[in-house]
Amino acid sequence: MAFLKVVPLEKALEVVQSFKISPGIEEVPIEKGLGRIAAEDIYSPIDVPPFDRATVDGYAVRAEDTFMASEASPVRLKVIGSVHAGEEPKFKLGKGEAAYISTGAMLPGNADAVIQFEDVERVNGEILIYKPAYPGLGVMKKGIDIEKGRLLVKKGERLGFKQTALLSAVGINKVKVFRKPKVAVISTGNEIVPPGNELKPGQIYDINGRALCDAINELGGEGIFMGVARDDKESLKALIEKAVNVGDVVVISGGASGGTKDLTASVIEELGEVKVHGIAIQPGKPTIIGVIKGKPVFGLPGYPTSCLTNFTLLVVPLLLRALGREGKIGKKVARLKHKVFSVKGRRQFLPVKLEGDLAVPILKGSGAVTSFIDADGFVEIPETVESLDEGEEVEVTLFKGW
Ligand SMILES: Nc1nc2c(c(=O)[nH]1)N[C@H]1C(S)=C(S)[C@@H](COP(=O)(O)OP(=O)(O)OC[C@H]3O[C@@H](n4cnc5c(N)ncnc54)[C@H](O)[C@@H]3O)O[C@H]1N2
Ligand code: MOO
Repeated sequence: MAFLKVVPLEKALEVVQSFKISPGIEEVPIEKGLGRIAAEDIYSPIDVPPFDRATVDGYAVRAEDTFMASEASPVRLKVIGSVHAGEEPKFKLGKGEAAYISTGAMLPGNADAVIQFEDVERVNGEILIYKPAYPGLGVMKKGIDIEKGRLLVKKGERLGFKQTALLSAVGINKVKVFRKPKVAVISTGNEIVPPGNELKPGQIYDINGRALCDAINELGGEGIFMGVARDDKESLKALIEKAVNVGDVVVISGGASGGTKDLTASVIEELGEVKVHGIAIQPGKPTIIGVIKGKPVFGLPGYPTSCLTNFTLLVVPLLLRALGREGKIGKKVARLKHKVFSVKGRRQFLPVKLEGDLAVPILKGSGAVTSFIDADGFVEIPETVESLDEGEEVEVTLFKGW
């Protein structure tokens, strides 16, 4: 392994592409389905509504019986029964007949319209109709909402409340979903303290641990926080070994560079193999991609924005693939609010905030977590470009849309 032998991003992505993780499929009850990723196309097994039903409280009629109705000469129909919601009508309408019907009830045979009760006059066992009805009036036709065979959820689609509502509408209460890829997350550094503890001089709170776990959870995986490793080989080695047993993938933040306390690469090499150490991008140059016991291991830089940007570039595509999801990456064309400079020889991912059609560069640096949090996306500046001018048209890759 060569420490910090920088490779182009494409080479790093090739290595990621060569990883195979397939967590498999499981069936879960629908109440456990929210946020999960569908493992198959789901089609409607029934029509919704499953029968022609009344959309108003009133009278079911044969529309043709009412065609001659007028204010001056109302049509008279005999009320032969009633149907309430949940009942199956046991009769059919004959010529000149009507039936009382409730909203949501099934139309009796031969009925093709429902006139709301406000529009008729009931006189003993009959109704008087003053205006013609037309077929379909006051009726929700069988299958008009969802027809049998309609594709409800696509394989790879995330189940939100709209999807679970659709599945409920057609009576589905179990769903096949991809198992969550387990990602074991480690933070490193003597200065890193879990939130909730008091900070001593020189210490900072762990941002990456929570951020990575929840980014993984949001994607549909399972982020498992393993803890903070101290800057000593034994502590890091023990935690990485544990992480490899727990996760399908391991993500470590910090200690990725080549400093005396930056141990991640040498520990990965001891336990397995480092495939990449150093990518020609900014931020995120000191990034490691390795394999231990056949499992992908990522060593991301400690700087939160570098860490999260490289997570987006390298780990997200792997997890999306494991979940059978297509990465729908949104793009937007904008104009740069002001001139920016870039590092020659490194492809820069410049975080920007969108203000209408303007892309406002965020220049706090990759050590600031808010460079990532405040950004709507990034502008990719090629290795050969040293600056972009104010007003220049740029393509912004949006962070949302995973
Ligand atoms: N001589 C060089 N020094 C550095 C270089 C270099 O090329 N030569 N690269 C710089 C760049 S760029 C980056 S990015 C960082 C990344 O280095 P490491 O991955 O080794 O990260 P650390 O040194 O462990 O930490 C960097 C920074 O981030 C803070 N940090 C670490 N973990 C967390 C966490 N979980 N939550 C919040 N903040 C965290 C840490 O305290 C440091 O301030 O190296 C530069 N140096
Ligand atoms: O590579 Mo560092 O990640 O430039 O900020």
